[in-house]
Amino acid sequence: MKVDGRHFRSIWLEDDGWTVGAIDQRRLPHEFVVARIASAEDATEAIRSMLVRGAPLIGATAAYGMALAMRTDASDAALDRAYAMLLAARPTAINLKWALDEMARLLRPLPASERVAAAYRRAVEIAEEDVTINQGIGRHGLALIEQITATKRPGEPVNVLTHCNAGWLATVDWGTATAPIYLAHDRGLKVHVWVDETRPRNQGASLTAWELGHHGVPHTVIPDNTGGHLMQHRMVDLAIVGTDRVAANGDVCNKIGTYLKALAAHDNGVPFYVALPSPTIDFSIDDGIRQIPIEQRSADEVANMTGRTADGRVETVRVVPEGSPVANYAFDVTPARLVTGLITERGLLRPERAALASAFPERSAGH
Ligand SMILES: CSC[C@@H](O)[C@@H](O)C(=O)COP(=O)(O)O
Repeated sequence: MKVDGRHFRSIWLEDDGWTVGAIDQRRLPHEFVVARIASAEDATEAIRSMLVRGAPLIGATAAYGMALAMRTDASDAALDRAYAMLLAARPTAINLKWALDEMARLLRPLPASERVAAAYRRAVEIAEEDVTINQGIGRHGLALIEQITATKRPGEPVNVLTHCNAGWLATVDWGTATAPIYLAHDRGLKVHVWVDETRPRNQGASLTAWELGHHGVPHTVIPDNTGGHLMQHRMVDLAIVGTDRVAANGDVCNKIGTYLKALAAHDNGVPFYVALPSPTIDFSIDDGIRQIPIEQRSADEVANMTGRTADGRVETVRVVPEGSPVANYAFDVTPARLVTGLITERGLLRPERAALASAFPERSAGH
């Protein structure tokens, strides 16, 4: 999508044909910095440190990481090492494992001499597929926004609430939850987004607001606790969130706090949709609450906040008393019963195994 009028993706293969460029998301919204990823170790660290983040982008980065690993050493042992190292970078988003399995399945049967070219080809393809998938999500989600637009007075916007960043920065382009929003906006429909700030790391305030602003989409940042109040006062027409992993039964794992939004939406009759690309479905599990590993991140993310001072410096300050213990669960699971529908590249689905399996038979086979 656009940054200062110029089209960007979150990750790309550089013109040298082997290094990888990525927007350093740790520096946004204060600085726009492009990072260079030149080894599998760099790719692992980029995922671990959240230079790149968001389930689909983590998958694309891991695919490039495997290509970079093959460039250094295309042996079976190197392939296994790179797979294990990248897989350990973050635990919750299943797209990481999906992308690594795609790469390993392709590369293992090939002779070492063919692995580098094949790995780069597939990594580029995985990134391109993500863009196409998100455009599909956009088209199916657009229908929901159009239906609500038809009930509005002329000029009145459709109010969408979102949580965390499931925008183009979390994917290769377009985003998952934001794809319908960008499409609606580009087609001239009136849309306004309530952007949850998403403590502790503020992906909503720092990233979603940044990207919506650069693309010209009207939005308002709200503290995380505001959604329930807005829903009670009919100020939210629908919620659309992203996800890091969807269990085969339709349970949705997403950024911490998503579950509370779904409860509030349920209590107020607000439709609650989850936008997801098919690589985010984990057909190997049937109970999201029991089976999805929830990442616990550093206490520093909760205890500290980073921002720009009045004189332009970016500084981190502590907001919790020294010595107070802190917990930082990064994700939660929203049970399928609270989800109105799943917006996928193959259409709107009910959050249940039968619907997911019949839409994606090639993924569900064997599970
Ligand atoms: C499109 S990925 C799903 C997002 O909503 C989300 O949970 C996410 O971006 C993950 O957050 P992260 O910043 O990687 O911890």
